[in-house]
Amino acid sequence: MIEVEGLTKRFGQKIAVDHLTFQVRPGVVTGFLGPNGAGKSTTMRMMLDLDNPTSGTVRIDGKHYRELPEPLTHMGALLEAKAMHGGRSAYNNLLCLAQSNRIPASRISEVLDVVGLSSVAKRKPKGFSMGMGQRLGIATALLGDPPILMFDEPVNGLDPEGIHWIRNLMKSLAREGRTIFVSSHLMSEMALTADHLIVIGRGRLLANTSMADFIHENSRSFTRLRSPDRERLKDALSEAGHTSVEGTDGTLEIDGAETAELGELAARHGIVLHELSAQRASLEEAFMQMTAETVEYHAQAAPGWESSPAWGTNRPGPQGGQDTQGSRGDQGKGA
Ligand SMILES: Nc1ncnc2c1ncn2[C@@H]1O[C@H](COP(=O)(O)OP(=O)(O)OP(=O)(O)O)[C@@H](O)[C@H]1O
Repeated sequence: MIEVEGLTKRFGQKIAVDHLTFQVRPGVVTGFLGPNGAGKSTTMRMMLDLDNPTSGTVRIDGKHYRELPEPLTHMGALLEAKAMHGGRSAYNNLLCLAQSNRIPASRISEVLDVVGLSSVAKRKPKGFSMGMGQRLGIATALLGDPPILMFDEPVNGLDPEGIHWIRNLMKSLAREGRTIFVSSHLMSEMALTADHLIVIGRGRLLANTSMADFIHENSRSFTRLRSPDRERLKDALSEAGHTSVEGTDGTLEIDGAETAELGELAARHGIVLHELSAQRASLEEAFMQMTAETVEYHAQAAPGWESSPAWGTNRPGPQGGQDTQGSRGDQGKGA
């Protein structure tokens, strides 16, 4: 378990991390989200004792990182900035770390196998592609077979197969009872991977909740109905006490009703439906809704472009209805 208590970091006048308190528990993947500059990397660096907190503490299974005798066997980490020796082979990079952490050398070929780099073990990382470098970083994190793993933007530079692989790796590591803490800006990926979320904005804690509750509490879900007999459908809905809102393309949107109930209502009135679909908002929409006020760096919309409907309106955008964040039920947790 990782326990963060009152964690604060100032850089001069700038408060990068502001009295953060939360725990990262074993057995689940915990996602760490926040807009650019929210303080995620600084928090992760403090967890690894790479930055000193201005105040507050981080405990790794009850200890400060620097008190851990062989740290790689307690907590493995992939940080954005890689600390590999470019002139040494991948194998030798891992060997140095293994030796300083009393990890048997036999573990090196195991982790190179896991990340798919066995065939390039003798090559130097300076010639590696971004994805290969990322895989080597993941091998480093796994080297000590640690119960706690932290990944900062792990899918950076990975191709779709690599993204799928790291997603499943993190889930299976969590299923083994390990503590998995992962940051990513890719909301669709996070939605498929994380069970729990810690969300920060301007260094402060905004949410510490399950993925399902986060989406539910920060977005709108509704049912979309499309019918060639729209006016009659509207009347039937209104008679039954449902308020319909005009959607795009002549659809009707109804909040707060079960999809099945609305389908049965239409059937009772003999009204043909061309669409009856539950519209669930995506994690991305929920995230943008929650963090809108804490975003520091806004891009200007290009002329002629409309900003995303999620900004400020709290309703799913064109893709939201298709559950682009990946309905966790549909995609299958064990995928
Ligand atoms: N060494 C430093 N000196 C001064 N300011 C810093 C330093 N490191 C981070 N900051 C500032 O602290 C704030 C938090 O930065 P941090 O990199 O932790 O955010 P982040 O959430 O990881 O951002 P991103 O999503 O863009 O990676 C930012 O305003 C950043 O400019």
